[in-house]
Amino acid sequence: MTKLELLPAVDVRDGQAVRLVHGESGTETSYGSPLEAALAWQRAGAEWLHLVDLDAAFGTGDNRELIAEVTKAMDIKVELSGGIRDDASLAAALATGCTRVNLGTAALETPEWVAKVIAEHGDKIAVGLDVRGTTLRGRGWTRDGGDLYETLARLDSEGCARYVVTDIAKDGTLQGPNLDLLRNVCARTDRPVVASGGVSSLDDLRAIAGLVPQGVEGAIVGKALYAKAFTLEEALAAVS
Ligand SMILES: O=C(O)c1ccccc1N[C@@H]1O[C@H](COP(=O)(O)O)[C@@H](O)[C@H]1O
Repeated sequence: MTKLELLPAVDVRDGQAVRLVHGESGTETSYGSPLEAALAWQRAGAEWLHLVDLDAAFGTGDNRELIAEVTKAMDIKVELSGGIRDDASLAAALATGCTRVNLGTAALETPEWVAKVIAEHGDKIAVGLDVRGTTLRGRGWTRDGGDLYETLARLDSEGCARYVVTDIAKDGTLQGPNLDLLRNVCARTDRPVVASGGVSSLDDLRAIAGLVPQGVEGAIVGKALYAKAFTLEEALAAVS
């Protein structure tokens, strides 16, 4: 059986690796140097890094140079997120050598542009479906952006290669993933899904791995690793 990919997360705010609760600005816990965190996940055996520019996502500036430095230092695949909303920010993101980018707000606010870049860049583009219930949220998860399943159908029809599905209510809470949401999304698309939000234990990862046959390809792990609920080595062994 295909194994679940694990994507340890490094979210960057004001030059520091941080974790948020429910993605809310002001709830940051700081974990120091983003480069050191990323190198630690790479040394532990990660095949992917999920790297987020939170300032760009919130519209409070950006960490573009640092994000490029971290991406270039990696020998592993990198998924870049946060503030990629137009030609300039997409070009800067792709120029880092990342494996793919993850678009959030743009998919809600500038759908024509997103359709264009999906057509141009294929599987280098993923779309982040960040939801409260079944309502999408953009602009640092502060604004409603439409219905999850209507947007999913539109993006599918435009050829979107992959979705990163985040339950905002679970994100950063260590309360376990929303397996029903993942099942429901997988039932409505044949594209691979990366699960995000709530992972708290190796059993959570095993539960997500149980959805690989339905279309879940990977899981982003953040707070649980930083809080040392388990090690990345243990997580990789649990899903291999
Ligand atoms: O990852 C987070 O904790 C997070 C919190 C608040 C906003 C965004 C967050 N993360 C990533 O940013 C993209 C969205 O960025 P944008 O809307 O394209 O600028 C989202 O998909 C998450 O991957």
